[in-house]
Amino acid sequence: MMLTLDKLEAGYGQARVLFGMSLEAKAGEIISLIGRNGMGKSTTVKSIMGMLKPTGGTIRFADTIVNHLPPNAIARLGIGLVPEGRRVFPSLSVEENLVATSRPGAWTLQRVVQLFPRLEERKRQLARTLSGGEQQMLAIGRALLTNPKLLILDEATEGLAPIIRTEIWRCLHELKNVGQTILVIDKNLSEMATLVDRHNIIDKGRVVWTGSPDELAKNQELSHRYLGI
Ligand SMILES: Nc1ncnc2c1ncn2[C@@H]1O[C@H](COP(=O)(O)OP(=O)(O)OP(=O)(O)O)[C@@H](O)[C@H]1O
Repeated sequence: MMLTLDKLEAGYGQARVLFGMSLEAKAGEIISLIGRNGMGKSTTVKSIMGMLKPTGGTIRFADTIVNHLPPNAIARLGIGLVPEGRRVFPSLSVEENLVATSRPGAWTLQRVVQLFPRLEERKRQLARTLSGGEQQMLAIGRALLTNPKLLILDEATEGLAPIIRTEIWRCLHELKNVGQTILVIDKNLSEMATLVDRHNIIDKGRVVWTGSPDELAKNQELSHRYLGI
């Protein structure tokens, strides 16, 4: 297993958010984390990345328990995050953003700009002058250039123009074809239907259902109860 969360407990001060959150991702698999607002998706991501220390349970990445490692050590083990709200370095150029955290591997600057030709055209531009969608592509490109074993996308298509969203979904399909392991958090079930191998529904801080997009599509009661659709 590449990533295993086992009965994870986490929260903010007195406010507990995760209550026995368990989740698994095999190498090469694309899994989702879906659920209503405030159920603990971003809190799960923050815990995996070491930005929030769990109060119970374990997070295992490959053979290492990472619960108590700092964020930079977790990133170095091979987890790349595209955070909510596309945080790029505003006063660095596109190219500087891409190489700032890069590590050697299959993903090179050349391959990333092939994936997102817009970034090639804007290589010397400061990141703060990019549109929101372009900044999102930059955030994905930067995460890929760390050559992560596991890529995590937290609401990567949220608030973007339709044409940019389409481009990002196309990119994720290309990543699927090359066997990238991905944990994707998104609200767009129809786009995810052809992308993810397994959905995980989170409710009140724990996974209450896991299954394929087909199984989810057949189970309206489940969507109604946990996703409000
Ligand atoms: N820094 C924080 N301090 C205190 N409470 C927080 C903090 N961040 C999140 N929370 C609370 O934790 C709960 C879970 O939030 P989380 O961001 O994990 O939800 P989510 O499932 O990602 O939802 P969304 O889709 O709205 O981002 C919410 O009740 C939220 O208000």
